[in-house]
Amino acid sequence: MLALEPHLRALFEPDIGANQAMRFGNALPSFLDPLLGIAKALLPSNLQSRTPAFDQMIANHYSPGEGIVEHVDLARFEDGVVIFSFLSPLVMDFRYVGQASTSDSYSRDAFPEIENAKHIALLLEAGSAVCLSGESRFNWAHGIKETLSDEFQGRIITRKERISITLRKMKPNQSSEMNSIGNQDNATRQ
Ligand SMILES: O=C(O)CCC(=O)C(=O)O
Ligand SMILES: [Fe+2]
Repeated sequence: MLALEPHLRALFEPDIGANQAMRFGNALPSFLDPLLGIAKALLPSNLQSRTPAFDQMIANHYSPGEGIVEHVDLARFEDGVVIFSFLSPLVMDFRYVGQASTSDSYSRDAFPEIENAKHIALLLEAGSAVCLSGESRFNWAHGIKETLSDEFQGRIITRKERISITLRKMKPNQSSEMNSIGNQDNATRQ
């Protein structure tokens, strides 16, 4: 982590709201190489042989109190999404949405039944990686509440700064997003 941290920090300018960075294809920075190896090993066996294993990175910076709206990752991404967490822990919420996610939707409004759905809270520790595949990729939404502290199994966990790196693979013929923004982009998370 010590070796990674400066590379991770260089992706963002949180003071001016630049809390998200994307890299595509052959622009994946070389500091990701160790993470790519770990991520590949986490893929289920039916996805192990794909090459490259991942061709898109999205990095997110969270200051205390920030989150990400519950969503299912866009259909343009293949199965097998790996999320690495750094700096500090927080809770990620998973909510069952069944088949509701087949559209290319990214918002809570797309899942009107979401409030009553099965819910699982997962503590994402700093230095951990989680692989979403199959049901967890397609039939469960994931998100992070906007709160200054999480309650997890009876413990209160105060939010600190967190950085995540998510690795995904684009479906074939889905390079239009990449073409429209080039092979890298820095932005404010929606
Ligand atoms: O930051 C995270 O842990 C999750 C990010 C995420 O779900 C996404 O960018 O689609
Ligand atoms: Fe996501």
